[in-house]
Amino acid sequence: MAAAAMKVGERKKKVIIDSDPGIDDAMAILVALRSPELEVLGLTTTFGNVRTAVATRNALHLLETVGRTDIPVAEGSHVTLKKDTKMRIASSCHGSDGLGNQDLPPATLTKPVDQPAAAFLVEQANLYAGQVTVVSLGPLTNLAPALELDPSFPKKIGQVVVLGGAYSVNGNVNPAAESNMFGDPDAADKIFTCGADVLAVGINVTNQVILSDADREKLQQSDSKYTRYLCKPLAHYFDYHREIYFTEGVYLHDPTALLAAVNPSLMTLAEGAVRVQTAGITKGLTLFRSNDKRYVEMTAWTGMPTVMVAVAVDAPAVVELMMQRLMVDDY
Ligand SMILES: O=c1[nH]c(=O)c2ncn([C@@H]3O[C@H](CO)[C@@H](O)[C@H]3O)c2[nH]1
Repeated sequence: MAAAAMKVGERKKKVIIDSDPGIDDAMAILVALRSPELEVLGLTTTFGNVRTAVATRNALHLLETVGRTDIPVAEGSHVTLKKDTKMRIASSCHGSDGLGNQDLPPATLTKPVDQPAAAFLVEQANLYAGQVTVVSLGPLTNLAPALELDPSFPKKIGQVVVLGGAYSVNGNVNPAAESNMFGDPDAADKIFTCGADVLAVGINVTNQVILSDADREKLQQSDSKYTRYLCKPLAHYFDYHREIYFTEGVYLHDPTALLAAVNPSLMTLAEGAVRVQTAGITKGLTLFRSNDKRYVEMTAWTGMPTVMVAVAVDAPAVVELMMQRLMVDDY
């Protein structure tokens, strides 16, 4: 199954990618830049795979490398919603620089815009009310303050596609929690319950979307500017997966979420309220309440707005689409 081709005159979907690049974040951003269905309004940065300052540096460097310095980068929060500075950084997974320990030089042409990420998100949501999709690939720390800056943000934002959560499966930080939810569970719980149109893509589906060694070989042979950029980071990501997951392939978490924004029919979705555990040994646990049972007592889910959660994915179609997009230089 491929994404439906765009028809002449059809409007591109406006997206802002909030991310912590990050190897699979970089892949997702590059796929977005190569997706004719999308107009990337900007990148906002957060912590998670790296600290926020490094995420900003990587976002600027990536855009400069592929010639897209026209896209603004707004730097996000350096602390969690609760102002915690001791956040968990997944450097074993992505390398200390987030891109496989290459220690790339900083971008020379561009710097972040003056606005912080949350203000940028609110501004764009007001400028294009109902039309902006935020693709969130890291902890949700920049989105929660947007709710305080503008209480009508949940109604003005078109959709929030969240890469995060582990629905009815173990997490990847510990058995309870997926990394982005663990990074800022307070922010995540706020976004899941704010009433915005939220589509959550968790590792219960992204762990099924695997880039094999043979796929990587094909990417390398294509030698586009996008695959050249990804070559070294991917080598690190493959090593990490071999060592940690005992697989000869890597999970395409962030590209899968990005492609859910391009073509949601790549996933099967279920609707229900999601709450995120904010403390204790299950901190970061995402719990989805499906609508197929009526609970007699009041629960923490009662009366909460519902979100859509991906429960199945057409994994081969996602891998194929991602590869198609990265292997060609430009349209
Ligand atoms: O803590 C982590 N452990 C992982 O194995 C891992 N693999 C990928 N990631 C990043 O976190 C999100 C998925 O949980 C994605 O945005 C990856 O960048 C990970 N984070």
